[in-house]
Amino acid sequence: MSTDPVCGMQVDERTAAGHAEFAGQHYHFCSPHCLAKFQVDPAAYAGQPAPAHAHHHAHGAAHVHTAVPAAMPVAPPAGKEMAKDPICGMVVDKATALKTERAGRSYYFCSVGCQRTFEAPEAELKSMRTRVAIALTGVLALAALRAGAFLALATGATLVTWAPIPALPWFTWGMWLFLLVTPVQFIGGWSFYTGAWTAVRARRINMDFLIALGTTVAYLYSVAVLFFPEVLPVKVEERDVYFEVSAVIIAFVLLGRYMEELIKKRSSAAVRKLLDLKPATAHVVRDGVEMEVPAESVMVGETVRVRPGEKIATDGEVTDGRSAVDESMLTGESMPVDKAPGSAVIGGTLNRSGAFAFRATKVGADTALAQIIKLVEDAQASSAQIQRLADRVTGYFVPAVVAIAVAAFLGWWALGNFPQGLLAFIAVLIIACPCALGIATPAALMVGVGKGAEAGILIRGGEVLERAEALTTVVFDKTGTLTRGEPALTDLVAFGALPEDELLRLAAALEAGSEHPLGEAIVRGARHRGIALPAASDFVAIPGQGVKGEVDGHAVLLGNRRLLAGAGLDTAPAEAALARCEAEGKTAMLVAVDGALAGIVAVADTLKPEAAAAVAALTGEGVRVVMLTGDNRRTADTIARTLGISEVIAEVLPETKAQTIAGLKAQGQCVAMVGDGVNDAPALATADIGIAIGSGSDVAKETGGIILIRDDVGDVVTAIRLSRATMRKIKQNLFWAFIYNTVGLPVAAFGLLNPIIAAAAMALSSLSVVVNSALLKRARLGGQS
Ligand SMILES: Nc1ncnc2c1ncn2[C@@H]1O[C@H](COP(=O)(O)OP(=O)(O)OP(=O)(O)O)[C@@H](O)[C@H]1O
Ligand SMILES: [Cu+]
Repeated sequence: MSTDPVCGMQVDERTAAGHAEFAGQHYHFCSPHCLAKFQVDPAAYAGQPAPAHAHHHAHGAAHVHTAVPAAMPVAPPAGKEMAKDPICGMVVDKATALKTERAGRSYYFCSVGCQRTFEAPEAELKSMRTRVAIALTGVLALAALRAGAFLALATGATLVTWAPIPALPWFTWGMWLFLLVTPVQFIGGWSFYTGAWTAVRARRINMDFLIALGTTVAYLYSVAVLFFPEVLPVKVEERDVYFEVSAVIIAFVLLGRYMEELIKKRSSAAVRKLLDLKPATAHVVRDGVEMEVPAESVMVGETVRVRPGEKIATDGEVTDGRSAVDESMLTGESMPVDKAPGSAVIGGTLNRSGAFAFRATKVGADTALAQIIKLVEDAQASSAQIQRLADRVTGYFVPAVVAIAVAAFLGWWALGNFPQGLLAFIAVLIIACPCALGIATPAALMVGVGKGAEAGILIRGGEVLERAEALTTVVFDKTGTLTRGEPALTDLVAFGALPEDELLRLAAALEAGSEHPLGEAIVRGARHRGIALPAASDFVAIPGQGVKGEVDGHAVLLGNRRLLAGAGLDTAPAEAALARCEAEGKTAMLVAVDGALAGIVAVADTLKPEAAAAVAALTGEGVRVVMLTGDNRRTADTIARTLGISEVIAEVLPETKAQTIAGLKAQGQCVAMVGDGVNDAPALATADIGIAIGSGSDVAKETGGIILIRDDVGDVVTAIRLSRATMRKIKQNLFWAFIYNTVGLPVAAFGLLNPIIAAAAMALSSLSVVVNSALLKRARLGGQS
């Protein structure tokens, strides 16, 4: 055996994951991670600075021969890379932490316990159950014994008056207790000792330490009373044993943890459910032959066949066949979605009735499912500012508690009451244990974020929640967010000599090169009327204004007033027609041909059916709703009125949308911006909360703090309500976690709190935190269609 120089673990030279040579010394590593860290800076880990004879080796660098495959990515150099333990939420150093690979992602753990819980939650739960059972049996037997003992004592006392029986030394009351409690202390309490040891080694004091210290003191004192009472500074008549104190405390805490675990297991279901969505196998067509392969081995570009009732292996695009796919597991959308050639399919969703083939476009960690899992996990592991504050308080709190405990003990002893001091010492340690504080935020986040994920609402973590709580204004982008973003041609008005059809032909030919929804609408409109489109040249798109170019030798200009005014054209003759269209909520665009105003083309977009209800719900929550658009004021006002929005910011250029948001923020508003992320990404990023809507399978690209997978405005309301509800839970949890400690601590210090009650209070505080969080699952948020 030799020692891994990075993490200090014992490794077998033959089975080590990597080897390196540095300064003539051989080193062996527990993991590729440790090896990689070593390679970056061998001298730092080799114990002493590189010895003088290191120059034998080229430039003193490490010679490395490694068992790691060459393709294995090497951990980035320098700086500690930290990760969060997904089970307990502790921050661990990636290089030294225990690690498990699952679904192409690495997970890091603080302890074997957490790792086991992650890998096999049921097994860990079972071992916990056994430990609780042992501890509880002890406690129950103890209670029975006490009752029995009193009874026996009473009987004995009566008997003694007639015929005294000499008491057997091995069957004193204390001895019985000793025999019963010892297994509780060391078997039931084993996890506290190991936990305390880990914490002490890391120079921290945690709850395991407090419990281990408290119960051990009670136990050892009792042992001393029982076996060598003469060493104790206690009067003979005060020599009581406190075995049951330690046994009951351990039993309570274990019971509390067991129930916590039970509830947590059910709550962390969101991520497990997502992981379970990954199908095992896929039918891939390779070299013209269909074969069944593990789903992970599908490569980008390969064709995959999907049968009815089968899960879709990875993200892709349908090439052949038709079907309806159930995407509810990812989007929360209960209706199956129709798929035809060209449609995108998402890995992990369920094919219903038809059969089809698709071409894989994304695999492994790039897939929507993998991204969603990552987002949900990161969010659940993130901690809000408020929890960081609580953590900092705990950092001072725990050492202070130990000091108070010692002071209480010394105080009572000085007053001549040693046993009372002992009980106060134990009670203070136990009541002050901050276990509930540590889980206050993670427990609520786990439930809140998980609940969101099930409805297709991805929240990027604690900070987003905090801001959602302070939210005052929600800004909606108009096109594609409040409207469907698929406008249709409605009006054609010709002013000059050109007939309407010719006007449309020129306009559409020009727009054929545009990707703007308005342009697409005009092209669709022309195709619909069977107009053949000539090719355009010199096409230029002017963002927020329109397009220009040359068609059939004519210079064509198409766009809003600003565009034509910029070209020195008078738009006054068109004003009446424009105003009429705009009053109807249509977007009217001016067409100029060869430098003369030729006519107008108007399109109208349909409103999303749920938009008005969503606006009403937000207004009802006391949130200011603003519509932001590049469209002209009159059109925007008409649409806003239909939706019940009173505030409109219109005629904004795409590049100034972000500035507009910044302006609102400068007014002291906490702003959420809702957009489809197409031309409003900078605005989404500028807002306090960016809400990207309708992301479907493109979760990866999104910059939003909240990502809505479905294209449903109602989800905006749900997301905000969920964020606020989660934040409320976090605050309530912190209250529940703190109240027992704050109230109990002084009482305990003055020796007025029985350590057993302290233990019960602590178990209760953790439990109330977990149960309170779990209740969030049932919260009704409405706004969901
Ligand atoms: N390709 C185009 N063809 C014709 N007009 C255009 C084109 N692009 C922009 N315009 C004109 O510029 C205006 C502003 O366009 P912009 O893309 O900024 O916003 P929008 O798509 O109308 O709305 P929103 O800001 O809600 O997304 C449009 O209303 C239109 O009058
Ligand atoms: Cu605790």
